[in-house]
Amino acid sequence: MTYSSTMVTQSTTLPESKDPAIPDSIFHTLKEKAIKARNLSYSPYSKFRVGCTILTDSDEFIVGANVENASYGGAICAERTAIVKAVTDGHSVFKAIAISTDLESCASPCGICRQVIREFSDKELKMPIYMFNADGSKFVRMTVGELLPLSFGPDDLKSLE
Ligand SMILES: O=c1ccn([C@H]2C[C@H](O)[C@@H](CO)O2)c(=O)[nH]1
Ligand SMILES: [Zn+2]
Repeated sequence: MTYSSTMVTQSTTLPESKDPAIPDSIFHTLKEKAIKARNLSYSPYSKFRVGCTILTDSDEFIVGANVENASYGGAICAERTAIVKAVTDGHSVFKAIAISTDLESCASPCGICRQVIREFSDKELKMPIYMFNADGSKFVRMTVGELLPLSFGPDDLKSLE
């Protein structure tokens, strides 16, 4: 089998199943809001729509989508759009993040987003990231620590103090 670059191969894809680690209703909302948020994408250049939902530590849902620019390097991913919205609304610890693209397979966050997600994760880096395909029939679940091993974080800056 040939894998496309956007397919995640290191983790189990669980078709049509829920995550026992979080309540069904929360899982469902994370998924549905990430799928719906793709409609908010401004992606005339890549035509690659991404939606994201963040579950904050106070159980609020905040959504985002990718926002591109004629100067291509100015593109902001869905994950960072949602994170910036959440943080500037006063939420800086997250419980879970979900993303969804138009692909049949599950795509994973880019390197920059992994680092930014890591900043607002729990100290143990156990926060789950759910990667849904287009219709939500498949997802991959990985923790921040799994997606970004040996990461650099806020505590590393403290070692010089
Ligand atoms: O995890 C990802 C990967 C890509 N993109 C966006 C950036 C750009 O707008 C488009 C193509 O890379 O998809 C995201 O929003 N999230
Ligand atoms: Zn990104």
